[in-house]
Amino acid sequence: MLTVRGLTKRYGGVTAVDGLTFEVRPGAVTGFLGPNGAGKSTTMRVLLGLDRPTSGEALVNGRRYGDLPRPAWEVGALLDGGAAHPGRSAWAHLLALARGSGVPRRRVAEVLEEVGLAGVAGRRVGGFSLGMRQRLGIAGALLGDPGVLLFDEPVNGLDMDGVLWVRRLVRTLADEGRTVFVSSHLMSEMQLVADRLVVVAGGRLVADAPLSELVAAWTRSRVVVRTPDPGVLAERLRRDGAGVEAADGGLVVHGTTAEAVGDAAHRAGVRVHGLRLEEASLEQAYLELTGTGVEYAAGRGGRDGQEEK
Ligand SMILES: Nc1ncnc2c1ncn2[C@@H]1O[C@H](COP(=O)(O)OP(=O)(O)OP(=O)(O)O)[C@@H](O)[C@H]1O
Repeated sequence: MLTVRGLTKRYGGVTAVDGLTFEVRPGAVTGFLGPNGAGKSTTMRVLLGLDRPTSGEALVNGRRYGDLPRPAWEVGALLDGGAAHPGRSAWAHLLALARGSGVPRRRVAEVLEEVGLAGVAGRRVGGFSLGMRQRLGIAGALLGDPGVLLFDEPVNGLDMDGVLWVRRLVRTLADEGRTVFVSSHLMSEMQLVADRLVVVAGGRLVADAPLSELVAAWTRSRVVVRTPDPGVLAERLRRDGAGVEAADGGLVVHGTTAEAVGDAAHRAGVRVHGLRLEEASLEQAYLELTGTGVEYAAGRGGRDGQEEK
């Protein structure tokens, strides 16, 4: 469980995180989505005790990281896949990590197996591909078999195999009942891995909801119908409560389905020459929302309003 409450972090004149409040619960993959510079890494660093909040708090299982009695057993993180010493073997790197955090030595072989690096355990990390380094970083996060996992942009720069592997891994970890918090700047990626999304822009909260709710709220679809009798059909559709605009050779209908438009045409005795559903992408809605994230938040009462959520 992660708890972020009224978190603000300033670096000199830069406000990286601005009054952020949200919770991340176990048993699900929670996506932490926002454009570059939105404050995702900063929030994760504060959660992991690597940075101090300017105000507010960020807790792991109800405590500040520094107050956790055995942090490696409670929380693991992938922040920078390339952080291992290039001259060390994967095995030596993980053994050093295990020693530093009091994790039993046998876990090294187990996590190497788990991330698929057992066969290259003796090779120097300097010769590893980005995907292998990312796996090694994840192995480090899993060493203490923690119930909470934070992954910062884990699929960045990976090839398709690596991406698929990370997607499966985060799902498995969540299915095991762990708290899994994964950041990304890509809505398309989050759509495939997350159950819930915490969306940030400019250091502020834009949305915090199940993915399905955001899809329903943000995906705007419209039906385009071609008909030689647009006037009659438009009247029928308006009576049914749909929004209708005239378009070249037909109508654009909002707030309904293609089936409903077809049925309405049938009831009105209108000939239909073409009928198609056009869906605005979720990605587009996300870009618009985060592009104006600050104004959106301010419009709902700003920081105070968010903290009450
Ligand atoms: N140590 C630092 N010193 C000064 N400014 C910083 C520092 N760390 C982050 N920032 C600034 O804080 C803001 C948020 O950065 P952060 O890295 O948290 O965003 P992010 O959402 O993780 O984006 P990215 O995916 O690009 O890392 C940015 O404007 C960044 O330049």
